[in-house]
Amino acid sequence: MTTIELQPATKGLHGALQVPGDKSISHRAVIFSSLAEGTSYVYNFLTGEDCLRTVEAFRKLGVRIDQEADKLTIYGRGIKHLTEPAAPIYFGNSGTTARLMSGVLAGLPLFTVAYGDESLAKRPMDRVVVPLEKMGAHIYGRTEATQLPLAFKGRKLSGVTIEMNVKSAQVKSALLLAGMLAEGETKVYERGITRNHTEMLMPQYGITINKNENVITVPGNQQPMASDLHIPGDISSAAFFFVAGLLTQDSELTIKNVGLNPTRDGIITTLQRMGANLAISNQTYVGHEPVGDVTVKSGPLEALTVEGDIIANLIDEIPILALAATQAEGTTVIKDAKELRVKETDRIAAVAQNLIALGANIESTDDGLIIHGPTPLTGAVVHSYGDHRIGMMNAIASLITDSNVTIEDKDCINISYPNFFEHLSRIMK
Ligand SMILES: O=C(O)C1=C[C@@H](OP(=O)(O)O)[C@@H](O)[C@H](O)C1
Ligand SMILES: C=C(OP(=O)(O)O)C(=O)O
Repeated sequence: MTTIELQPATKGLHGALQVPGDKSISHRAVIFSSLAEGTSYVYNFLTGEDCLRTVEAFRKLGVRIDQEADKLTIYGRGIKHLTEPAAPIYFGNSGTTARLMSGVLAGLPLFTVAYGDESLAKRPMDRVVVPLEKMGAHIYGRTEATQLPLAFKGRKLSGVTIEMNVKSAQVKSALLLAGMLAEGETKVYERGITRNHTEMLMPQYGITINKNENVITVPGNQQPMASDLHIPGDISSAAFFFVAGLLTQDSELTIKNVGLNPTRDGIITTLQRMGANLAISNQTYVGHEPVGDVTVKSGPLEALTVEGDIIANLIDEIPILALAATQAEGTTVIKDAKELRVKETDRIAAVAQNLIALGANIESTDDGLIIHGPTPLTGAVVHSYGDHRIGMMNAIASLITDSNVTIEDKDCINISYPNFFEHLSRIMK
């Protein structure tokens, strides 16, 4: 296990950073380009381990994908030319790969077996398997098909109407992908707003889709067409540096080219509600996605309650938001976030354990966290639990501790942010 010892910041953080490409959009770019007919170029692709799993999955299905730094060239030959892999496909740690690929594999006339690492093998897969079975999918697990490994006896599925019973962009996307490949029309009723990158990308790849409030309709038997795509910077990665700049005294940091999709920007509105000195400039579009530069300056924060619909909008940012709350005046309450219990690790428990080790006053609840602040943080040995977002939360905490923080299992950060430590040291100079 790889360990890193980090020193507290001795002065303010300064400069500008460009965080890597958005993880959710990178996965989807590979999926649509690989299913497409024609050659697609993908720019600013996130070369984190999770997205490379999706690339590997399609290579196993016979698609040629060339990678040069963060540019992908994907030689799509169309759905009919995908071939059956000889060996099982490894999804690593990536929930997005597992859920979205399930929608694809269930609907292709191929037999495939998929498995994941120790963490992914514990995450719920019934949330995609059950609705896919309603479409006629044949998916098999060890007992019931609730977790990986899973075997897909792919076949032509039938479009159906599905009311989602979980607020999840991964499940929604799996059903839209399956629907696009199926016979007839698929209608998906969403229970709440989740990230909409799949719906935004489908028309770009020539796929017909209709969205009316919370109902998405996709006609079946559609063949995507190649498209070139530029991917915005990942707001979920940028969030670590927003909080770094806000908490470290005398700092001013600009994170450039940050994706500002309104289904993803809850961390910005929440930090602003906490009184953060956070400003957006240079707003424009990268493809159809809104982007901008985000400048943060250190300053006091106030506690607040975060609950309800906004939770899905900042679900991956809750660990770093919890760290921010340790420095806010008053009691911050995070509720309705039970979903965090089934991420890469139980993130409610992992956040509480690590921040308590660092001296924070924080309690976990069934569906969230209660954080009393501000509390000075102290150096300690902390653990990522193999979870990239927990690892990065610990690293940002080390900026404001009174002595060094040792992070066990730092390598998991490569899952979503391979040059994280390089960026961290750059702004500390
Ligand atoms: O669709 C996506 O790309 C994602 C959706 C979210 O998961 P859920 O759909 O499980 O909420 C998020 O936590 C994950 O990091 C990426
Ligand atoms: C939950 C995450 O990803 P995934 O579900 O794809 O493993 C994440 O990136 O925080």
